[in-house]
Amino acid sequence: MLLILQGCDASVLLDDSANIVSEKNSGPNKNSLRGFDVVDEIKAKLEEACPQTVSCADILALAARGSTVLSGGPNWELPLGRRDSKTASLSGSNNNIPAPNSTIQNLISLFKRQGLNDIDLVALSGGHTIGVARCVTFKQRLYNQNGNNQPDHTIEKNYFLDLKSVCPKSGGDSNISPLDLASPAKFDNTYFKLLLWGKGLLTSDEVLYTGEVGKTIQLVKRYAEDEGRFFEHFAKSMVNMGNISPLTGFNGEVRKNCRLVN
Ligand code: HEM
Ligand SMILES: [Ca+2]
Repeated sequence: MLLILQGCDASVLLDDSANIVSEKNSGPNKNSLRGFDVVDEIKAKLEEACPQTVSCADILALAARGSTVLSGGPNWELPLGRRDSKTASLSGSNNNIPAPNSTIQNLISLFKRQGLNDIDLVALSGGHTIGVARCVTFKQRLYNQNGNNQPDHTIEKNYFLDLKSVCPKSGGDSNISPLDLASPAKFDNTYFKLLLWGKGLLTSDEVLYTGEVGKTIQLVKRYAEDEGRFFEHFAKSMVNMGNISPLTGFNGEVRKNCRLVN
């Protein structure tokens, strides 16, 4: 997953170099982020057709929209013209990305810090309608949720047994499980239906429904029964997230290679 820290400026794409300490090696990102080769391929084609015009930050925003549409989700008008950062922040990447064992209060306050509200939080969490997570990101829930060697009691019983077989108490940290077990490759609202049944994979998923914040509970229910409303809010919230402090005008640059400052 990819949240924005300095702003929507593709800082995460920079590799280690003389002046850059790469965000790719932060706790939340290491062994997790993938697809950098796809960004390289897109960038190479763009540079060939039209040098130094489309930023890496815009490529990421366009790829997020394109992959949403291709997997069955909504389309939206996407403001472009972001520029790329000349810096990265390892400490920002370590401190500002919400952890998978976040409480509902953690999630609300981290999103708020970026100017995103409860609707953005719940709608954007619906991005977990696609893809997988590693055992290490949900193991705590299965064996020791609160430091008392007990599992998270909000996990549905059969789902709990399935997860334990994928994710043993010791080892298997990189075994993967779908975030939306019903349709991991289709952009739809089954993620929210599963939350109602105690079948959310991460603590940060399930607490949207069990976390005792009225607003997020209502939103989960609403999106579970009305896919159109989820699509509408997801589209709006993706624009909101993509507008977090972008670099524009003479700030930043358009990188030639997404891995390197020019
Ligand atoms: C609400 C806070 C969020 C938390 C705590 C969170 C956490 C996570 C974690 C732990 C993983 C698995 C990473 C791994 O095992 O290496 C993941 C995967 C993923 N996340 Fe998030 N995420 C959040 C928000 C988002 C948002 C806003 C989006 C997009 C709109 C998103 C989209 C995804 C996708 C698509 C995957 C699967 C990636 C893959 O299959 O490679 N997440 N997330
Ligand atoms: Ca799905």
